[in-house]
Amino acid sequence: MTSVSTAAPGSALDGRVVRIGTRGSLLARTQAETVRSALTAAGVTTELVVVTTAGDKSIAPVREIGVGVFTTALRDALADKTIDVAVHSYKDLPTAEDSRFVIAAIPPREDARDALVARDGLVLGELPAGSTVGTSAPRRVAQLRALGLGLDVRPLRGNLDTRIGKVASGELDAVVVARAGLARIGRLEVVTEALEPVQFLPAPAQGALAVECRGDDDHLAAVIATLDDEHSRVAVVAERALLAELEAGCTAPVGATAEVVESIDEDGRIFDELSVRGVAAAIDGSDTIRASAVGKPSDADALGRSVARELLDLGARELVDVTEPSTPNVSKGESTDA
Ligand SMILES: NCc1[nH]cc(CCC(=O)O)c1CC(=O)O
Repeated sequence: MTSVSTAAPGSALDGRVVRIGTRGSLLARTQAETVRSALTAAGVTTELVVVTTAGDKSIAPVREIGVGVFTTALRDALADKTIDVAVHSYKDLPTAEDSRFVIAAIPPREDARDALVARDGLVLGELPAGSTVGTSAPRRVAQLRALGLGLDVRPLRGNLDTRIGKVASGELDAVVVARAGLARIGRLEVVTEALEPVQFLPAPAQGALAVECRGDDDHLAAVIATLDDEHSRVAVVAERALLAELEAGCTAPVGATAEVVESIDEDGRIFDELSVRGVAAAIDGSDTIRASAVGKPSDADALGRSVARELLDLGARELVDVTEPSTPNVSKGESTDA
């Protein structure tokens, strides 16, 4: 009988207990659990460690708390070795890279679209003028106003359950949240419309997770890398490059979505193409600038940047740089606790 090695990838970690850090919200813990089960399946022993971030402690607008409100405390815990892995919602990570860490995996992404959760099963086009729609993310505020439906956009923070609860309670007519978040916590039934990118673009990297570890933790990084999904990574790279080229953060009224799609050449051969779309919108809804491109998945970063440069050529700079601290309705930041 020949012996076949069945060693799981995680056996390289030799009995080490890997501590997975997560925020305490239901969504964050659910996301961390999916990473945990994947690592368990790879033969790794893990435990979850809940880390409280600035964004969890304060209900102040994200603009006031600052960049990295949901991620800095996790990164600090990673750096001081309280945890070994941090699971982030990718869109919450600042665009500046942190050389202490590596994003060892981007697991298969959820549907990136935003979702409308409205009273009485209504879709956007059915909401009468004057309807109240809760969201604080400038990107969502701007795109909602740009629809010209006369919606009354109201500031909104709190975890997903709290936010969708304001529709159930009748406090708001609707809210806009990430569909991925609802999918992960098993609440997709409340979605009344998935907002199509043709009229409403999601945040760059929305629906994707970043599984991060210390840059020198090679064995662990190699095991985590088995969770990586190539198409998800390529799309996220393009979207984040677009955002970086605009010198905008997760706080700017900028949306982007990228997707690997199958194409067919003249000889009938199927190949992968990367499609990238971006938008910059004025906070007051008076202007939206869109651009798009298709190219090779291997050029994801350059493609994202070229779409950003086209947006800039079309005048996106002044829309992206807008700060409007005098308007209580508007906060800089996705401003949405998960
Ligand atoms: N802190 C905001 C945040 N970060 C990640 C998600 C949802 C999940 C995702 O986009 O991956 C949300 C909530 C929302 O945008 O409604």
